[in-house]
Amino acid sequence: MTARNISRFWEWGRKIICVGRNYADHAKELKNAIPTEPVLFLKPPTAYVKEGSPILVPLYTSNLHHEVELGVVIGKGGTAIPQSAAMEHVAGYALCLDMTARDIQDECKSKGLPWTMAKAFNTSCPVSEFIPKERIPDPGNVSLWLKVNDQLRQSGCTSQMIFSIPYLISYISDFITLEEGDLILTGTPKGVSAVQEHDELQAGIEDIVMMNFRVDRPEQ
Ligand SMILES: O=C([O-])CC(=O)C(=O)O
Ligand SMILES: [Mg+2]
Repeated sequence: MTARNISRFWEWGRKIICVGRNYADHAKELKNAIPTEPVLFLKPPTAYVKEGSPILVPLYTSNLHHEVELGVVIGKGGTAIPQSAAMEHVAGYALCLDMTARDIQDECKSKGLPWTMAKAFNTSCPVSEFIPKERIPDPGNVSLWLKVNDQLRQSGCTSQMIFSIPYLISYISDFITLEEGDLILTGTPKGVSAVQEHDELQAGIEDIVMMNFRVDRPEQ
């Protein structure tokens, strides 16, 4: 058997842990309170989609939103990782979209139900190529952007995060053991908006990485 390569982490079947409301400007645009502790939810590894394949709009939503986010790829697992050692557990990064069925999420929120149908469906986690750790020396200060059909919709900087990457790694690992190949989505800045079938999404991290996805409807 050939050794697994972390640069293809999305094939490993590991978990995707997502942080919500980690940017005050996005919490505000959805009229959510600024959190005092990280808001967490999960996506299954079946949510991954890579460039070349489309983002599929679930048939049950009429308001699918993009959320551009910095993803942190875990290289060394651990439980109860102290903040001071957190970055030693990072193998690299990926640019990610946390695709969200906003109408379903709103319904779940109002009923006090979990967000699974809104966040964890097939193709809800488009990811870029793997970015080795050395290429982003300061992950707490990089700019992310997203365009829909060439129009800029999101533009933010990871310096605006409420909870830092070391804090998140430490916080999460206190109760969910992190494993090599896990991905942490660190939350989205403001500017989320709806996408439609045939839209072209383009997103990037400065001049470090860029990715393109088309939106489509699943075959019925
Ligand atoms: O759906 C939301 O607003 C929460 C979330 O994922 C984020 O802030 O990135
Ligand atoms: Mg998100």
